[in-house]
Parts: sequence; C-alpha cells; structure tokens
Amino acid sequence: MVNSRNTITSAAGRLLLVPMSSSQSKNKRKSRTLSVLKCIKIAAKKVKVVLAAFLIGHEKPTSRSIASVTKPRNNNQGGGISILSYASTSNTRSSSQLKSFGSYGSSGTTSGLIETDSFSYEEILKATDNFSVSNKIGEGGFGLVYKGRLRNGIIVAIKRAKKDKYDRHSSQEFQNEILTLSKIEHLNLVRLYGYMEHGDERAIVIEYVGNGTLREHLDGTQGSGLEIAERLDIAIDVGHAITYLHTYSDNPMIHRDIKASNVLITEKLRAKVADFGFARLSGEDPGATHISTQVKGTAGYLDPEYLRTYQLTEKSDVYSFGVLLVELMTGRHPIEHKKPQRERVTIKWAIQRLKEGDAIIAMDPRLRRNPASTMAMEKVLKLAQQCLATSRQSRPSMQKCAEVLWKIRRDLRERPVPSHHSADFPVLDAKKNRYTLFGIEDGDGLEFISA
Ligand SMILES: Nc1ncnc2c1ncn2[C@@H]1O[C@H](COP(=O)(O)OP(=O)(O)OP(=O)(O)O)[C@@H](O)[C@H]1O
Repeated sequence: MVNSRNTITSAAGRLLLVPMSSSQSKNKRKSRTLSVLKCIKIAAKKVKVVLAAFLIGHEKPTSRSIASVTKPRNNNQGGGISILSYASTSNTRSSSQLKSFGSYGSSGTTSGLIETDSFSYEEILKATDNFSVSNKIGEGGFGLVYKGRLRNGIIVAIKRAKKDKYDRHSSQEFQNEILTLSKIEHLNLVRLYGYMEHGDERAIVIEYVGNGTLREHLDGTQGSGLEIAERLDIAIDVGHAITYLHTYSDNPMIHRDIKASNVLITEKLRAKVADFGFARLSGEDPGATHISTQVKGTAGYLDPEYLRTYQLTEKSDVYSFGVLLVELMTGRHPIEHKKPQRERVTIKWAIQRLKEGDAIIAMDPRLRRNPASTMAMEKVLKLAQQCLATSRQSRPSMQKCAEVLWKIRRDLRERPVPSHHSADFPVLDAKKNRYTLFGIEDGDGLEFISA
C-alpha cells in the first residue's frame, strides 16, 4: 500500500522506500529543508529558554562538580575567574537578575523561596512556636538560635538577638546591614533571608543547614566521621565562599570569624560558611572593614598581625583559614587545653611535625592512612603553613588557596587507594576506625602509624 509519505507498507508490515518522481523529489527536498530549519529554530528557542532559566536561577544545578566558566559580577581582580568556574552558576546571580527573577518580595530580594526580607513579629513567633525551647538549636554570641517553619513551609534558622547586641546599633543601620547581606548569594555561604524588628526584639532569618557544624563532625558528635576526600571538599567549599566574599561580591568583605563552628555541613557533607557580616550586625564597627577599633574573632584563629596592629585585611581571613586547615587534618581544636604544653597550640605542634618530616603523626587518628591520604594531608599542611605566615604579604590569597586545594583533591582522586594492608601504610577499616577511635586522648592512636 502506498501512503502519503512515499512509503509502502509491505505485507509483513515493514516500511519500504519507493522511488519518487523528480518534481516529487524536489518538493520533498524543499519541505525537508524547511522542516530542518524549523527544527533548528525550535531547538534554538528551547536552548534560549533553558539558558535564560538557568541564568536567573530556575535551573539549580544538581551536581557540584565543575560547571561552565561563569563571569563574576564584580571582578575587581581582573580576569580571575577560575575559582568560580568550579562553583555552580547560581552562585553568581547578580542582584539585578535576582530582582527580575523575583516579583516576590517587597524589595525583590531572596531566591524566590522566601517572599520578603522583613518578617512580622507574629510570623516569627508562629514559626518558632513562641521561641519554644524545643525549637532551640543553638546559642552563640549574637543570641539564641531557633529552628522555624515559615508560612510557606520553608524551614529556616532564626537568630534572636541578645538585647545588648542591638543597643549599639540603630534600627536603620541594622536594616541596611541586613539588606546588604541578604543580597549575597553563593552556594557555600549560608543565605541571609531577612530580619524582624519589633519593639526591643530583633531577629534575623537565615538558611537552615541541618547537619551540624564542622566542629561537631570533627568531634564525632555529629555524623560518622569525615574521610580525607570529604575534608578536602569542605576546605574547597570554604575557600570558594571566602574568595567570593573577598573578591566577587558586590560589597567585598572580610569574614573576620572563620572557624569550624561557623562552617555548617549539609546532608551531602558539603560546607556552607555562616556568620559573614556578623561583626557588623552585632554593632561592632558597622561599615568599617579595614581599620578596627575592637578586635573581633575567636581565640586560636586570630591573625597575630591583626592583634598587633588592629589592621584588618583579607589576609586575616587567610590566617584563620590556615588554622581551619590544620583543624581539618588533625581533628584537634586550635587550642587543646588538656594536651601537654608542647601540643597545646595545635598549629604550632602540627607545623613543627611537618617541618621535621613527621606530618603523619599530626594526622587525625580517625583518618585512614594510605599513601594517597598521607600525601594529601602533607600538602594541606604545607598550604596551611603558608596561610599562617607571620608576614601577611607571604600568605596566599583565598583564591590561590582554593586552587591549591582543588589540585590536591584531584591528585587524591587520581591516586589508586590500595585495597590491601601494606607494611608502610596500614589501612584501617574506615567504619571500625571511626567508631573505635572517638574520644581518644593525647598520643593515643599513634600506634596505628607505626603498626
Ligand atoms: N543556619 C543554621 N542552620 C542550622 N543550625 C544553625 C544555623 N546557624 C546556627 N546554627 C546552630 O546554632 C549554633 C550557634 O550558632 P551561632 O552562629 O549563633 O554561634 P557560633 O558561631 O557557634 O558562636 P559565636 O556566635 O560565639 O561565634 C551553631 O553551633 C549551630 O548548631
């Protein structure tokens, strides 16, 4: 049977081609060309739609692997785009893009999930069940932290300011700071959604990150221990977040309080840095970034140059990041009060071990030891040593740190992990290692190194 498409259905039901007349063939070629053009047009339209949606953030990338190179919105370092090329493009949405995306809020802020940047007292009370103790998830310098559910079902963290925290800060300043901070959007920074002000009550509403802090993971009070690759991923995430604050955000800023308890961990064991801009929100030095009248930060992480000169630079964050790297590799707190004197300041002890060629002694006993992991650990400690340099000029930029860490991570991936125990590098059973070694003190665990 001949049908309109110049095919014949055979008795067996197969499609057979039959020769066409020359005019038929011409018409066919023309219509084919037209339909190809039509297809290209439709495809181009589709690509446009996807691209537009992706740019304004509708399409959130699911993978955190290398995404396409993205153009920073305020690249004041000229041409330095390599770091953000590792991050998702949603990291770099400009505020104008956000505004056009969100016909949502009063000031066009947020990712579209939250409808406004100012919350009513009633809404906050409802979200936290009247600041109920059962919703309390933590406490810090700013005040108590509550978990809350907004009207639209979104889970948030709500930080209720201690009264003394806002006495020094006018309402207008507080609101301006919030507005500035709420525009900062990066995958590895805890998002600030908005604020609530009511009489003498102030609170800020932030992204909820529910898998504990890095410190809790290192202490073993949260999760089941972090492998070396996971620790490297976390270090890279923190590196990207701080690079973004220093370099790419509309209002470049110094974090001032990088520490393991300010690094929140996601379910997928990736990191989000919290509390950026908090020094300003707490009424300390609002607006000031480089010359400080008050030293702000946490003991053990503070740049000695900042302590000496009161001059704050991006390199003060680099120093604190160096402390964090040592913490990640050793598992120890920056200051270990219960350790013998020579081990009390963890960075001094670990860097000394590195200098003496004994870095492995400083390695967190919970970590599996094999050539790849010990090599990665040594490289990270070498980077930490640079970050901790006395002279600020000698410290690398955060961007450089993230690049170095990325290479260490890549090398680790490429090095095969031995599947059997070797005399030089005993491989400990990860699970057993994790659960049996928590809570050890002093030099315990070192027997595994010489085993
Ligand atoms: N966005 C969040 N999502 C989930 N939990 C959070 C969030 N922010 C804070 N928390 C919890 O609340 C605790 C206190 O946090 P907060 O940032 O107020 O203090 P801190 O950073 O630990 O200390 P300080 O403010 O003195 O530097 C954290 O340790 C964490 O357990």
